[in-house]
Amino acid sequence: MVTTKILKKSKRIALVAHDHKKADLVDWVKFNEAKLITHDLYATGTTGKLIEETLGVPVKRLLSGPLGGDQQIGSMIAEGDIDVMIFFWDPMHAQPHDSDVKALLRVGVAWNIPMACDRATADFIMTSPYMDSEYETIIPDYSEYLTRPIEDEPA
Ligand SMILES: O=C(CO)COP(=O)(O)O
Repeated sequence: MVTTKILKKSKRIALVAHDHKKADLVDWVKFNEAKLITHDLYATGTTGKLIEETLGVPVKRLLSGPLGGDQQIGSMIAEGDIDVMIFFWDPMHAQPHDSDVKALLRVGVAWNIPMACDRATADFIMTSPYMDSEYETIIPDYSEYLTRPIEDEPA
């Protein structure tokens, strides 16, 4: 059986950018200001500060990415508390918290979250009619995984 849930008209959007991508994200945020301010915005610490300064609206700021912020957003995705993620990660510079970045991207896919990692995809997402209407999203079914037999399990 397919399980779905309705994403409300107003979405909970997580915004994240690595240092060399922050200017890009700020530029994109300015371009999309009118639409973005109709949604609830979340961000990792430093990205969130820049977005608040840019838009002049409150952003729910988590810890800075390398200090646990990526993991906090990942946890919110797993709990169903984030609807969309815009994550401009840096393909040209190694990150000290690479494992956290990878985990965040993985959990976004694991929970079927619309995710943009570059500006073009972010534009496609922002102009989707689903951004300002309700959307019935499929919650992936992990019941088989959760009920898998574990070898050497005590009888
Ligand atoms: O490192 C980040 C994402 O991996 C972003 O964190 P900041 O927004 O705190 O710079």
